[in-house]
Amino acid sequence: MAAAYLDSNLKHTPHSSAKTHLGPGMERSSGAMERVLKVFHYFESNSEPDTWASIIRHRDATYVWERIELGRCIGEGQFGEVHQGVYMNSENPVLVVAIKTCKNYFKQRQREITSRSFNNASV
Ligand SMILES: Nc1ncnc2c1ncn2[C@@H]1O[C@H](COP(=O)(O)OP(=O)(O)OP(=O)(O)O)[C@@H](O)[C@H]1O
Repeated sequence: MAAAYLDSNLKHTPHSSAKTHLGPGMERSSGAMERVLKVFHYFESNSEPDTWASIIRHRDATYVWERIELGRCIGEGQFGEVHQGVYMNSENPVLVVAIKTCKNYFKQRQREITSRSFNNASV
């Protein structure tokens, strides 16, 4: 996929007052949201070469972040899973989107937890 949108280095903290509209198969847990990397328009097929890389753009990434609900896994790419989901905004309350997530999220978390336990044990 072409350009990155949600930078994994940015701190995307779900807003505590964000409304939750969970539908079937949707989740809004901090763990799920942390591994979102990019948000795309959802397409049934990639009939055009760049179709799947059509990115949801907004001037403030956090604004987008707070309005995403992660749904079922619809595919897997080189770097991570792709989930279907919804993006809610004032113009189009329920826009179906494709959400690219980081494959190594759980491995990274496991490494962090393991090294934290190790450091604590050696104090
Ligand atoms: N915008 C989208 N709409 C619908 N399905 C998508 C979309 N983007 C990806 N998918 C699904 O996810 C799968 C993996 O897509 P992805 O683009 O991540 O794979 P990739 O070509 O290996 O890309 P990359 O090398 O960036 O990981 C696709 O085969 C498709 O089934």
